[in-house]
Amino acid sequence: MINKKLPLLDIHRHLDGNVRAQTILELGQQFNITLPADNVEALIPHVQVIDPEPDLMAFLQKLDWGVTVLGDYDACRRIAVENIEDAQAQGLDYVELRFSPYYMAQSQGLHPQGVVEAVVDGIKSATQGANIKANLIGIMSRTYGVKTCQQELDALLAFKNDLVAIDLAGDEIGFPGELFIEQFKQVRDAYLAATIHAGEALGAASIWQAINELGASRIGHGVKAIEDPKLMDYLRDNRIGIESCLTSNIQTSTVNDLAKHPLKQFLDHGILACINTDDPAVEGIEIEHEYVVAAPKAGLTQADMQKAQANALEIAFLSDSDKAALTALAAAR
Ligand SMILES: O=c1[nH]cnc2c1ncn2[C@@H]1O[C@H](CO)[C@@H](O)[C@H]1O
Ligand SMILES: [Zn+2]
Repeated sequence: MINKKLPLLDIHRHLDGNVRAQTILELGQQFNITLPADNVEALIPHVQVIDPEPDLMAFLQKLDWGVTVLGDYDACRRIAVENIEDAQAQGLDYVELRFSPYYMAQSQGLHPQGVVEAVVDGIKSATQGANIKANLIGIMSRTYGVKTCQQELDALLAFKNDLVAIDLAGDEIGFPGELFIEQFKQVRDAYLAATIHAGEALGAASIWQAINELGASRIGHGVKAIEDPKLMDYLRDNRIGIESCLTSNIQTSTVNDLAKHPLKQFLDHGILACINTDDPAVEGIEIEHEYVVAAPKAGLTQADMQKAQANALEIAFLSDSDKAALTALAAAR
């Protein structure tokens, strides 16, 4: 269960993996883009994972319709605003929303920098005066290769003051972290943090690489850390957080049974691991489901969940005073 007296955070949540089916329909109509269905019910199997997919890449295809319908910058702004509305409706106090401007731009020939501008603007206006706080993480979609990622990074760094970190997502096997050392030097030079999808499709070596060569201070998924006791100690001792995403790991077939998910062992080991959604609309879940249904199936006790909830705040890309403010706000309700 969620402890309402603690701030509720989701710090691994893809904005472009969380486009409402209804919005996909409406944008498809608006831009005359032929969709595989003309009503929400029939569209769902095309934009949502129903049964586990055979692997990560099959899972990621389900995100495609959500960005195919982004026909102009207003559409990008709209999905940013709706992401805040949805997070707020879930009772989230703070979210770190991540997005890949090239992925959002490519289908309809938009410019990645215009996409970043639209997303930043949408998030700013939607959070103004709202009882939710949000920060943005820029993604380089590794699946498009190094050259495109450099262009994507350039677009993101043009708005570096509106971002808290840069991530690397997509095809971990086909485009391993070794290829992106130069890009993460630029991330460090821009004083941005790095959180990297690692140890999801590849093994523990990919996590070591993300930390040692890319400067990751947090790891997305990190499932395979469990295979390396030295890495488990290193993550704990250096307070490198793990952003776990339980249902996502089942749907990508990274883990075949929640009872075997390593999150419980991460927590028992003292690693700063937390519970997140990943791509809520594509997975057909929300943060509450992860706490109420998925976490107990993964063997977490109420105390474990509370620890995970506190860990999210601990590793969030926020100042100490922002963290204290969130804590005070939750304690008072
Ligand atoms: O679970 C995941 N693992 C790896 N990459 C992901 C995952 N979910 C989404 N993306 C990737 O993130 C970008 C959009 O934000 C896209 O590159 C998408 O493929
Ligand atoms: Zn992710």
